[in-house]
Amino acid sequence: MVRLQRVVKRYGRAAPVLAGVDLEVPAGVLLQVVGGNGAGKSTLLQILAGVSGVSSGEVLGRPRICGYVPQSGGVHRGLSPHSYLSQLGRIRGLTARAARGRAEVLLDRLDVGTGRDAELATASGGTQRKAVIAQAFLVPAELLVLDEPFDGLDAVSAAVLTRMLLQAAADGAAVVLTDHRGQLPGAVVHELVGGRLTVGATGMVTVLLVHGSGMPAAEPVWGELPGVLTVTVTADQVRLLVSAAACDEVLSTALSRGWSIRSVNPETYLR
Ligand SMILES: Nc1ncnc2c1ncn2[C@@H]1O[C@H](COP(=O)(O)OP(=O)(O)OP(=O)(O)O)[C@@H](O)[C@H]1O
Repeated sequence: MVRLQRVVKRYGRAAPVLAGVDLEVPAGVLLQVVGGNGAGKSTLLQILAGVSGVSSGEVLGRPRICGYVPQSGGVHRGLSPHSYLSQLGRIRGLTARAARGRAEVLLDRLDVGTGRDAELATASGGTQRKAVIAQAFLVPAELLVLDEPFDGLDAVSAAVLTRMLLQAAADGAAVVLTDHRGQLPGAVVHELVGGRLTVGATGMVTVLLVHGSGMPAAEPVWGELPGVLTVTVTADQVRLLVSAAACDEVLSTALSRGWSIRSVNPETYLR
């Protein structure tokens, strides 16, 4: 688990961009940081990834292997996607053969076809972006930090990347990302406001519903209710992960169908 304690970051004499951030990102969690332009999201991610230092406070538990996708740049323009990934794979400790193989797998997965042997300088923006994304997945990382990774990706590649992120979290990685398109399915959302992290209106809550005194009148298709992200049904109870903004509506639907509310808990990894 990577942890930030009272992290302050200031650039020069300006007011701090991060003004005392406390955050825990446990293994297996997909955490999305949101906030307006200039709120400090990239700064926070750079600190988590270890490419920027703190002005004060502490970063604890950063694992040895961290995959990082910066908001922009990051490619060696003189290399092809394949040689760029093969060389970074070697730096990550893979044998030459394993690095080449891993590069092939990632380029296939992200659908980098004919351009994989041409210089990145001449590649499309989307292909350059895919190369930078792929390098973060060369070896299994305990921490993945991705700053607007979906920028420049077509819809199909964006769906592939979403699956890769969910799989990485399911495999036990702590995943932190920004995505200005909106909330990523399954992500826990925290908002940077005034240099501090809050669980905003975009946060998630877990709702536990049980059968009321009689049998519920009807079982809605829970997954189709607006704002419901995950549904777990057991013998006589239902657990829903719901966006906070949609929580009232989901609860009112459940009550009107004869369900009883056992608990409603914010999903938060803030301290
Ligand atoms: N290297 C730097 N030197 C000086 N100021 C910086 C530096 N990096 C960021 N800043 C300033 O810190 C503030 C936060 O920037 P940051 O890029 O972290 O925000 P952001 O939330 O990622 O913004 P955006 O959504 O526009 O990408 C901005 O005012 C920015 O100008």
